Amino acid sequence: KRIVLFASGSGSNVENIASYFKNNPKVSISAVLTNKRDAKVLERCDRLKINALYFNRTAFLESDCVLDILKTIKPDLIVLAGFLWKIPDALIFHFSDKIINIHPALLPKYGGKGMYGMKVHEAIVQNKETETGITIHFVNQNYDEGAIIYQAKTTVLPSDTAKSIAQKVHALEYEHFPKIIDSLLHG
Ligand SMILES: N[C@@H]1O[C@H](COP(=O)(O)O)[C@@H](O)[C@H]1O
Repeated sequence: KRIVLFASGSGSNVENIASYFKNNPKVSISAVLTNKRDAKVLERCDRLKINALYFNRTAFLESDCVLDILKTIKPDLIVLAGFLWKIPDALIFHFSDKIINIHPALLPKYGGKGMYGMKVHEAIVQNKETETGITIHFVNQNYDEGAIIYQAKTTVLPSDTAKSIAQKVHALEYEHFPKIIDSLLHG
């Protein structure tokens, strides 16, 4: 089974997923694709010897180059792990039900354009929410609106800050995301 990962930032989920499948000869990470030339995920891929590719907005939106790369790789699953750009319709149509995303909140709340990373956790604090969590969902044409595959929750205490919530949410991601990917790959 082949996985392709997309990431725009630090890539801690990419590294966590790579280490989960490291000793599994049946699952390989064919490539990590990023839209940020200086993304920390590239350093991780270098260290982990994972094939990584950078593409810019023109290549992503005005050419088929990313689609062609994916057509060549023929991934069984495309995993968005902290990827911030909207996926073009051509990719969604060509890889329907094979693209999943992780969102650091309990969708449908705190989702949508511009709702990512610390902004989500700051909103959770602002609204005095008592719980938050993660959502793993299929990707469709609308940000964070694809069918939900899995959710996990964590309690938010009055003493929690956006930073402490981010740590709790990352812990949920590292615990559950690889297992959900594994179950999707193996039906
Ligand atoms: N979509 C969100 O972006 C963050 C990426 O973190 P990292 O994997 O780059 O460390 C994660 O919290 C994920 O839920």
